[in-house]
Order: sequence, then structure tokens, then C-alpha cells
Amino acid sequence: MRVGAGAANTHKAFKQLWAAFMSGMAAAALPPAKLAQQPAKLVFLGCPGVGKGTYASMLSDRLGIPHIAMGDLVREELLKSTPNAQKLKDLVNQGKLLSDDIVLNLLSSRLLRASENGEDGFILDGFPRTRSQAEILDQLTEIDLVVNLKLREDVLILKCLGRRICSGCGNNFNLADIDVQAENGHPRILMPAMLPPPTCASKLTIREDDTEDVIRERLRIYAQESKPVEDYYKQQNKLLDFDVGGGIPQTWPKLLRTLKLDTEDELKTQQL
Ligand SMILES: Nc1ncnc2c1ncn2[C@@H]1O[C@H](COP(=O)(O)OP(=O)(O)O)[C@@H](O)[C@H]1O
Repeated sequence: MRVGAGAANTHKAFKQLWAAFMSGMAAAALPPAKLAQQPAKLVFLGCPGVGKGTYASMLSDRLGIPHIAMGDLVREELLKSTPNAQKLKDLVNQGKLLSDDIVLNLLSSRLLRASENGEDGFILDGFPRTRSQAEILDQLTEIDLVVNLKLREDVLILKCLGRRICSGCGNNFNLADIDVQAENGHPRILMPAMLPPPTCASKLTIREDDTEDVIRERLRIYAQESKPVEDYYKQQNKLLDFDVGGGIPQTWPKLLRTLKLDTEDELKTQQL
């Protein structure tokens, strides 16, 4: 996204977000002045593979606020040829979390850059992942809304295994063509593959931590460390659970509707 662009749009979108709060879509009861006066500060939670990065990035464009992805900050750090970077890489490739000190250092440099660039508000993706990180974040700033993306575990694994990144343009694709039948009261899940264009097809890379063993370890650690973060925000009435039950064409309008951010044109298209 272009930072600082479309202040009027941001303000409008922000007011819409506030309307969502007031209509009870999110359980939060925040003072209106907060949301009306400053751009939103949102957190995206969810297991590896749920699509946090995709939807956080789309929403950041929509709201005109920066998308800060902790995983991207970590991966930038891993590219440095320092002994410390190698140690961090070993941890990441085992699916382990990095220490609070390390991630807070990366996050504060990013937030410092944000304030130097005049950026306002943010969508934090991949932070906080532990209760202690959530408590530290609360000391730094007030979070307005926490969107908790949910998807069943077998699909999460398929999605992580299908993930590909183009080394040329950096875009993400997914080779997994998911069609999981309904069972035990769970609805059918259809997520068509997001295939790369021919120009990217020969340049696809796989994240080193996207192997089945490491994905399972990341999911285990998520359940252990990050589920308490959901409870933490639930107690603050800031948690909005959202089921990702399909591909982007179905899920994105549903997310906008849930946040009451869809425009009149989009509403008309959805009703056709
Ligand atoms: N908030 C955090 N605290 C500790 N480690 C983190 C955090 N965010 C990212 N990491 C590290 O970076 C890795 C990649 O992050 P990310 O791309 O967000 O992964 P995932 O696909 O597992 O959600 C994580 O597995 C972890 O090692």
C-alpha cells in the first residue's frame, strides 16, 4: 500500500469500522472519540496457513493503514549474513517462536520507521503470539479490534504445503486445490488453487519452514502459546472470530460485510 495516501478514504473507512463496533458486530465497547480521531489499530490472529497475510494486506489497502507482518520482518532479518541470523534461522526452521526481545526489537524498528514516515494506525499480523507479547503491546498502544481467522487444521496443513512465493515479484500463490467434503456438522470447504502466471511459474520458491513436520510443530506451538492470546482479547471484548470457509472471492466480501466495510456497489453485486 501507499502510506499516507487517501486520508479522506481512511477516515471514511474508519467511521464505518466504528459503525461495525456500535452495531455489535464486534463485541468491543470503545469510546467513539478514539476511533473517530485516529486510524485503526488492528491485530490479525490465526493459525499458520489461515490467510492472515492475505486478508491483512487486502484490508490494509482498504483502510489505508500499513500492514505490519511480523513473519516478513523476521524473514528480512534472516537474510542478513550475521551469526545471529543463522541462529534465528535454525529456530524458525524448527517451527519455534523467537524470544520476545528479538521480535520486539524488530517491531520497534518497524514502528519507528512508521512514525518517521508519518504512517498512522496499523494492522499487526503475527504479533502478538504470546500472552506476554499481548501485555507488552497493551503498554505501548491501545488496540481497537482483534480479528481472529479460523479454519480447520487439515485444511491449514494443505494450504501451508501448497504455498509458493515468486522469487521475482514476491507474490504469493497456492497450488493446493482444496475441496473438503462436509462432515460432523462442518460445512464443505472449497478453496481453488491460486496458480501463478507463466512469468512466475519457473521462479516459485517454498518457505523452508513449510514442510509437514515443521507445520505440525508450528500448529502445536500456536495452540499452546497463541490460544491464550485469543482468551486475553476475548476478556477485553476486542476479539472478533471469523471463519475462513472458502477462497478469496467468497471470504473477502464476507469479511468486509462482517466489518461493515462493504460499499453500496459491493452490496448490490452481492445481492444479484
Ligand atoms: N510474534 C512472534 N513471536 C515469536 N516468533 C515469531 C513471531 N512472529 C513470527 N515469528 C517467527 O517467525 C516465523 C515465521 O512467522 P510467520 O510467517 O508469521 O509464520 P506462520 O506461517 O507460522 O504464521 C515463526 O514461525 C516464528 O519462528
